[in-house]
Amino acid sequence: MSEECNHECSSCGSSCDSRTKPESMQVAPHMGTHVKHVIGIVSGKGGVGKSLVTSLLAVQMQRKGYKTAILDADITGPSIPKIFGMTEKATGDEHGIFPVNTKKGIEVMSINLLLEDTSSPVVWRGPVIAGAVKQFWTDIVWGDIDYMFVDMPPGTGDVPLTVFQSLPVDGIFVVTSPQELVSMIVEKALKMSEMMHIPVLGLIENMSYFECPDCHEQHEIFGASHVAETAEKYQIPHSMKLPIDPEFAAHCDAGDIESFNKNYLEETAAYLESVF
Ligand SMILES: Nc1ncnc2c1ncn2[C@@H]1O[C@H](COP(=O)(O)OP(=O)(O)OP(=O)(O)O)[C@@H](O)[C@H]1O
Repeated sequence: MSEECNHECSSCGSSCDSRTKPESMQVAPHMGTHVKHVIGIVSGKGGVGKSLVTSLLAVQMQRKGYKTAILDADITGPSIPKIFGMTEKATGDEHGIFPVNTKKGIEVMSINLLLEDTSSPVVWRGPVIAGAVKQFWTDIVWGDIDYMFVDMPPGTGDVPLTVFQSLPVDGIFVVTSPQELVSMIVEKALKMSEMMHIPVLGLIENMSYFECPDCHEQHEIFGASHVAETAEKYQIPHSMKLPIDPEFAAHCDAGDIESFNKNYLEETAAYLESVF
């Protein structure tokens, strides 16, 4: 940037630092909120296990002693309250709305903690949904949080864009399935984060293999894993493979993911701790 810069960009070079830096559209959180790190969990398409990974990461960091929260930004398909077995509704006072605690004390906000009838679909247009997610940041009294995990809706639509622009996202984890990794969908998600200047912290391949409970041989049910080569191609510093484990589904259905005691994401949690 030249010393004579008058911030009138039309008269200057396109490579100017000031001109190329995106203008911040971040919004301030509620005055009762102090979050140290915001981590997004994204996927190219639905049903690959994004909410499960969000929950496992939050549980793992909570076990390490950090104050952890989940902002469920998946307004039309909110699964976090169910995975944690939460039935209590959120309450508020004149200062704002309070998140609801899971059994082990992870703070959660989700549309399903606000709606009376959780079986009715949320039939809202994109900007209204994105506005609600923004309010989960501006109107919720989160308190002091070390790690906030944002469970994004799948794809690269309105909500991920709003979260990337409005919240101080430190980085994202991309959740994929072995089939999805060979497609261009995941590349779209990776390129979106690049465009938004948000670092991809890790790539998590879910349903990567099934380990036979008898002989312990690992079978790649959905095809060969491509997670390591994709991570290398995009210079993503961390990658991880999660197996198909029927206990996941059982714990999610029973709403007690916090008592699931296989620490598959221990390495990912240690990596996250080392980055921030
Ligand atoms: N590795 C796995 N092994 C067994 N079951 C799994 C595994 N991963 C996810 N599931 C099950 O698949 C279902 C979908 O998972 P989840 O809700 O996390 O997906 P999602 O990507 O968040 O979906 P959506 O995009 O619809 O929100 C859940 O019932 C979950 O228990």
